[in-house]
Amino acid sequence: MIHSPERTAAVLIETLPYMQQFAGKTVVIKYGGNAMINGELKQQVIKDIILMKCVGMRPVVVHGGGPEITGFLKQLGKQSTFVSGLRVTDAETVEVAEMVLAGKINSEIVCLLNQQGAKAVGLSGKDADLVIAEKHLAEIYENGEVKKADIGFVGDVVKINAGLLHTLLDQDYIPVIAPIGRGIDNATYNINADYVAGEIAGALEAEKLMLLTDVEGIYRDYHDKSTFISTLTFEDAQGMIQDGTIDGGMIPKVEACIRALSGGAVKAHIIDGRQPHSLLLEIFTSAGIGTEIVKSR
Ligand SMILES: Nc1ncnc2c1ncn2[C@@H]1O[C@H](COP(=O)(O)OP(=O)(O)O)[C@@H](O)[C@H]1O
Ligand SMILES: CC(=O)N[C@@H](CCC(=O)OP(=O)(O)O)C(=O)O
Repeated sequence: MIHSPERTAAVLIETLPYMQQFAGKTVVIKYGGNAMINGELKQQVIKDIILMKCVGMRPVVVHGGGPEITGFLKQLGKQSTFVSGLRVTDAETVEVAEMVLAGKINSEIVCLLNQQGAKAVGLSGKDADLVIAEKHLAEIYENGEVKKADIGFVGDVVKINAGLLHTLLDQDYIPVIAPIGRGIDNATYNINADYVAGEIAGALEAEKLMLLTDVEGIYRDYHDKSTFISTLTFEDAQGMIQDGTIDGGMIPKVEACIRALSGGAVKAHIIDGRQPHSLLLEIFTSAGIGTEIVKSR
């Protein structure tokens, strides 16, 4: 796209207040979904992160990789099962998850960022005890009642080593984090990447948590796109999880936003990773995009 010089200057000036507002601020990005699979979108997300860094922001990247784990498990003849958006994870599955997330995807993202001139550092939650975990018991809502279920080596975050991330950010590195944690029982835990991003955003008191996904945001009725919600309170979100309006992979996202804000993050957004440069649009425009989760109205 070629603009006149005047238009180019006007666009740059429009972004000035946002650059001033966000300079020096920490932004946690959960990178996953289509934006990680589609080559063109991938390059755009990488460029957006580099741009954020270049204008003085402190980006932290937490990545997913659910579809790739499912693909590897399939090659091994294993079907994947999810409960409330979380993968049922037996001993073999947690090994595959660690291999795919920490071994493959993490180094790919680090490499793409570094090719574009960043200083990205790949970490799993095991590095310097970045993410300490404990066994998660899944919550299943049935007829207004909550039931707990053991789904294997699935972790909840107990503690984040925020000091390590501050050290890296202070030295201009971009931390890129795979959602694998060391358990307090020393087992390896597979943790949903949204939860890791939410806890990290809270621990760092980030200015923003941005969760990229494959939908525009949250709908009151998922089958009716006119029911899109641009702002959702904790209370409404919890009600919508309990009555099943928010389901599957959207549950960890909403809960991650709630944890981030409860922990000290300033803002939390679920945004459409299919939209080119969605990260920049969220940060550098007044309207923003996607669904923002807020404590109260
Ligand atoms: N109320 C809702 N609004 C929007 N999406 C919803 C809702 N309830 C469930 N979903 C589902 O959640 C999905 C997002 O979760 P997921 O596929 O795990 O995301 P990702 O792979 O991007 O991490 C959507 O594609 C949609 O199918
Ligand atoms: C416990 C659990 O569900 N862990 C996730 C970790 C990866 C992830 O979160 O990837 P996405 O963000 O692409 O879904 C999984 O095994 O798929």
